[in-house]
Order: sequence, then C-alpha cells, then structure tokens
Amino acid sequence: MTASTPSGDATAVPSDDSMSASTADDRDTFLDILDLETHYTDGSLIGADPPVRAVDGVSLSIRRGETLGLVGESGCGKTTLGRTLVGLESATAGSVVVDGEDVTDLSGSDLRAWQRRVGVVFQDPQESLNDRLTVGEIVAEPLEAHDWGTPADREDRVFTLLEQVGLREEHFYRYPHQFSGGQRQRVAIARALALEPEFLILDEPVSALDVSVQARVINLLEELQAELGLTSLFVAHDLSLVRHIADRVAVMYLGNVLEVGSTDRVFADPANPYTRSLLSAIPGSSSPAPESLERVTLNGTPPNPRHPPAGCPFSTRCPAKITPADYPGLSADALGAIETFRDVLRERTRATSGLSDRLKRRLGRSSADRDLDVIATELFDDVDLPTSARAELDRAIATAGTDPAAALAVLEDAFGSVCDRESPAAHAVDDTGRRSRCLRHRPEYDDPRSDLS
Ligand SMILES: Nc1ncnc2c1ncn2[C@@H]1O[C@H](COP(=O)(O)OP(=O)(O)OP(=O)(O)O)[C@@H](O)[C@H]1O
Repeated sequence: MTASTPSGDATAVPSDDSMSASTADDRDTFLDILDLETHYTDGSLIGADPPVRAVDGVSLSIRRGETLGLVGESGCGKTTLGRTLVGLESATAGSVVVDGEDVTDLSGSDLRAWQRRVGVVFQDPQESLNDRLTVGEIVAEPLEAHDWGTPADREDRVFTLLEQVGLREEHFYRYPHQFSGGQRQRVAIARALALEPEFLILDEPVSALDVSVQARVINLLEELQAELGLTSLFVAHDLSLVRHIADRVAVMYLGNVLEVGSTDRVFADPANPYTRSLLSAIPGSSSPAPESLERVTLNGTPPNPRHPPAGCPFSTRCPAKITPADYPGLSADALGAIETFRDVLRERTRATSGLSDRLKRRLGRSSADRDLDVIATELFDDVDLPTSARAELDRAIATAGTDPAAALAVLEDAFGSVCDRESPAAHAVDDTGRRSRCLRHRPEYDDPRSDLS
C-alpha cells in the first residue's frame, strides 16, 4: 500500500462514467454496453441474502470486426457478462444496444433473431456437446432450431462447416466421445458458426485443451475471424493468449470493467492499479508484462460480490489507494493491517446481522469464531502507528466485540479515504482511446503508475 498525496501539477485528463469507445469510433461500434447490471437473487424471500452483483455497472463498446479480450480473476463476472449479451442471463439494469435497439429487452422471435446473429463457444467441449448425438446432428441443431433451409440444405451446410473447421466428411457420423478435446472444440466452433453469426462469444475456448492443441484451435479461430469478418468477445484467464489474439482488452474486477484499451498499450503500460497487479502476478519469462513493472502482491482475496465495497471496487486491496487525509504518512504495513482489520469487521458485521448461523456456515471457520482483540493484536503487533492513530484503533477495538458496525464506523472515519467513498469514473489515460477507472487519474492526485513502477 503506497501513499498518494494530492499533486497540483498532474495533467488534467477528461473523464466520464463510461468505458465506451470515444465518439470518433462510434461509427465502428457493433455493440454498446451501457451501465449493465446482472444481479443474481436467491429465490427465498425471508432472510434472503443480498443479490450477487456478478455484473455491476459495465459500460463498454465492442467495435465491428475486432476481437475484444475480457480478462480478470475467477468469479469477477466475465462469463455472466458474455451470457447477458446474448440473453442467456437477464440483465437487471442497463442496456446492450445493437443497431440502435436495446437487445436486453427482447423476447420471443425478436430475441431469437438477435441470438441468431451470435455464436457462442463455451470452455469445455466435453460438457457442451451432447454425447448421444452425432457430430452432424450437433452442428445441425441451431439450423433446425431456426428452421434454416430444407433438410438437404442443412446437410450440405454441415459438411461445409466441418470442412471450414478442419474436420472431414466422415466425422459427420461419429460421436463426440470418439474425438480428442481439440476436435470436439472444432465441432463446437462449427456449431457456433452454423447460422453465419456476425458476433462470436468465445468463453475460455481453449483452456480445457492440452497446450499443444491450444495453438491449433487459436489459429483456426483467427483464420475464421479474418475470413468471415467476425466481431468477437474472447474471455480468458490466460493473459499471454489474450495478448496474442485480442485487438483490445477489457480488465474486469468484481463486476466492473476497470481498464479498457488497445492490447498493446494496456500490456506495455497498464494504467489501472488492478491491471498492473494482474500483469505483474505472472511469473517467468513468458510473462506478457513489461520487465519494468514492479511486482505487486495483493492483500487478501476479492470481496464477496454480494457485499462489494461502497467506493472503488478495488479499494480493499489496492496497492495505490489514496491514503487517509488525516494520516498521509502511514506506512504500507499499517495501512495493510487496518484494511485487513476492516475486512474482518465487515465480515463480523454480516455474521451478526440476523443470518449468523447460515452465514457463518458459508464463511466456514472464519474470523467470526475468534476474539477481535486477539486478531487486532496479531495484526498490529509489529506495526508502527502514531499515537493518535493508535488511540483511534483502540477505540475501535474496545467496541468491536459488541458492536462491530460501530467499530467499523470509527475506522472509516479515521482511516477511510476517498477510495472508500466514491466510485471512480472512467478517465482517458492516453490519446488512443484507452480508459481506466481510478480516482488517482484525477488531476489533484499523482498518477497511480508513479508508485507502481
Ligand atoms: N446462476 C448464478 N446464481 C448465482 N450466482 C452466480 C450464478 N452464476 C454465477 N454466479 C456468481 O457470479 C459471480 C460471477 O461469476 P462468473 O462465472 O460470471 O465469473 P467469471 O469471471 O466468468 O469466473 P470464471 O473465470 O471462474 O469462469 C461469481 O460470484 C459466481 O459465483
């Protein structure tokens, strides 16, 4: 955790709330995502948990003909975002605009017409292909579902598709279990292309395959994309792969897109503290991160998407968080310990809010089973704090056992910063249309890159 002080001489950068393409690119936009939310709510009414905010306010444009990479840690909402675009999940707010029409509102034949324009390839071809059908039947499924042509037309189309993805005629009559992983994924790609979609959603399309097979499937996807002029959303964990295949990349954290820009620029000089942390975490010579990037080890794990932080989504782990106004000189260790203690208190607040038994079970053997003053002693034992900061901490510890919410309020008053209170807008961070959401892009602060390189 590093101190950041307001700086008067930083270059002002324009900001707005969107990560969408700039106006100059609008004519090339295929799809505009605006403040999209997909929240999952439990069925039960009494004692229901808050919804899972899987996608929590994403604004993003996908340009015609491009491959947009979507990266981020497991559970950050990548799959949900992709599924919402094609109506496999229902958006709870916001819109997805294609050709001037909001496709999140569609139903019946209008929804089917939109889905026809989109092909989807999922991660695991083992699971996504029905083993009781022949390959010919699998690839013909979408054609039949959309009543495409005559039976003879459909058969011809399937043979063409098999050839297009590098399979042979005789494969038509075989079953998925008779194929290797790479071949099965080729079948899935053929099925996704059956209705000549304009847009492909590729959700971890090669991560279930052997490394030796991955390259061949990726080459196939690249060839098809060029040949058919497709627009693609490529969801992946593997940043090296995204660097190779994507024209632009969007970086997601806790249901939010925190940075989006051309792949070259984002990988050469990530602007957002989360992007920097994500890239710097890849060890070894195959890392796609620039050598100059300081290695950042993040504290803890991402927050529970049912209980995201009030301000910046990354504020509880950010190595470039703006320091509290009253304690600008606190050490990184002190700030880290305070952040961890606040996390413990948040968890305790939730565990004591009337749902304790169920939540405690879900949290497992959590800090809720331990005395808060013991946890505080362990956390702050070796940490230097100024006397006044120590007094605030003691005040919080004194009330933590009986009223963790009050203790949290004491800590937030004393040690909270603007990052705990405000959700960052998107700022243009260079002249290539790259955008990043971080409060430190505001002109009054030092750029976050200044203490993460
Ligand atoms: N049907 C569902 N009901 C409730 N919660 C869900 C559902 N589907 C996903 N989630 C939750 O939504 C959040 C986002 O999940 P999602 O699968 O979209 O993330 P992801 O980034 O694609 O993860 P991964 O890389 O592991 O596939 C997670 O907390 C997940 O547990």
